[in-house]
Amino acid sequence: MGLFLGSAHYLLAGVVFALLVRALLGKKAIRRNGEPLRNPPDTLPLVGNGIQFLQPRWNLLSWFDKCQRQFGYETLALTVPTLPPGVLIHDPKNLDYVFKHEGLFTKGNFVKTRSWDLFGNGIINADGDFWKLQRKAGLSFLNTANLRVLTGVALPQYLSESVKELEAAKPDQVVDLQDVFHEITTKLMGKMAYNMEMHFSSPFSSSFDHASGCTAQRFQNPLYPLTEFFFGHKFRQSISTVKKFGLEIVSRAMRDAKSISSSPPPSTSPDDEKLDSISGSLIHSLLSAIPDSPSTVADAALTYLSAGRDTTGQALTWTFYLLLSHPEVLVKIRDEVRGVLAREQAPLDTSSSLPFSPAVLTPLSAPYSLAVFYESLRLYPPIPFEIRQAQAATTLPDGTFLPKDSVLVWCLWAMQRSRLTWGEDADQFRPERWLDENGTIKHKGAAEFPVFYGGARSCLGRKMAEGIAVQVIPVVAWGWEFEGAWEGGQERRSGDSLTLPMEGGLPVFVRRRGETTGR
Ligand code: HEM
Repeated sequence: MGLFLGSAHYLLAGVVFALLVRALLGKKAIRRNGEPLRNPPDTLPLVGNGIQFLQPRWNLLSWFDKCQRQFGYETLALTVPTLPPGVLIHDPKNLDYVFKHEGLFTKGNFVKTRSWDLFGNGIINADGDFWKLQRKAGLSFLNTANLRVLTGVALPQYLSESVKELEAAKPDQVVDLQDVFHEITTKLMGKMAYNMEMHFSSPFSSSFDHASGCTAQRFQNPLYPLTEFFFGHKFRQSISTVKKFGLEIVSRAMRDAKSISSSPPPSTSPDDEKLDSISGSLIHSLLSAIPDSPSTVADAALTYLSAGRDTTGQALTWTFYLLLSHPEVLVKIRDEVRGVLAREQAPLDTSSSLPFSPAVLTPLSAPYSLAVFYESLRLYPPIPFEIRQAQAATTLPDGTFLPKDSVLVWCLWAMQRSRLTWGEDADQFRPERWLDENGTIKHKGAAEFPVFYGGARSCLGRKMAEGIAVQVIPVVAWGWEFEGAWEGGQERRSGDSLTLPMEGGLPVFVRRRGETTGR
């Protein structure tokens, strides 16, 4: 169900809600140095910025960007009937303060009530002991030894299976690259985290996507309990499919644990043995950390799945979208591959679906490819904006006073396009900005490049995502040529979702490159 801009009932309810909240919190207003904050562009009397929040998310992202372009680092008042009084921050100093005071700025009831049905007690929603237990389980899943199996065994195997679809494509056949990338990340997470063979095209995935879209709309529609009561049948069905799947992961893991202790698995090839030895490591850590609550373990497992699979698959999709219009970057990626293969004395393999063994590609050996990934994450952050709620009154470094319960919003989409932070060419896709004169990666702090969040709750899977990207991007860029296959050539957009999936996927025509095959 869409969001209807002209829906008078939304607006009316929004106005009433805004007035009530203001009446309750008005006494302790948000101020900077005693003065009220300026309003963002297009602010209206009574409804404030509510109209922007009712629009499809793609338009909302553009509006956030407009705010940043007009006001630079200035913190602005945000008045949205669906939100308690709040601010829109742009200044990295303020964001740094948020990251350093994780206990003060939490998701709060506002976010949790909206994402509860989908994520329950999963790590994204959890605080306190539940969060610590899940974070610990995640850290042990993402340890160095497991990451080595990921890049040395699991990823080459799944990458090789997935590129067969590219290999088999006829010249006039359309391939959806987003599906190809999602299939790789789904298989990886399924096997390594849960010891399950999972595919992107399963009913679980479409249910999860639908539930994620509806959950995202809850942040914009103040009447969601009412509209879902009447029109939420599909949403409820999707949630039920997703939850059932979560419990299936848990009961499978419990069965696995029993069968492994009674009879060890038959020995296979050394690579399979390595992969089998770590498979299911996340779900087993979660089960031993939270032995009494299968439903919490299921929530945790689903949250990890979404955090790891969707973000990385989507980031790769936007990367290739950018590469389609930047052939000069493709040339440099291929130059880098040539250099790595020569240094490692790794041969081209014309007999298999993979043009060479991807295990030689690491963030250290392929810094240009990593820079391409970062540059794509800068322009298309998989989690494009964040909301936190102040748990006590506080003052931001720029002097903005926030009463308890104020909402803080920052839009990565806008901040990562700021000319103040990224220079005059901030809108351009230029991977070189990430490299120093020796071709080594220049790191940016989390407050300026918050794509993996920052502080105590920063992304646990950053290394995993980077390890995947520096293999997938060069292998696919080396092996195949692509051409966009969508009508009209307009920009691709993301639909309503908690992350940034490309609406309609990334349809392309594919051709194997001559350099790979010797043809
Ligand atoms: C390009 C890929 C990725 C991006 C851009 C990304 C981004 C983020 C962001 C912004 C957050 C904070 C979300 C919030 O609390 O609102 C986060 C948290 C998290 N991410 Fe990632 N992520 C990526 C890949 C991964 C992967 C591969 C995993 C592996 C399983 C993962 C696991 C997690 C977990 C467990 C958290 C929650 C951390 C906590 O609350 O302590 N992420 N990620």
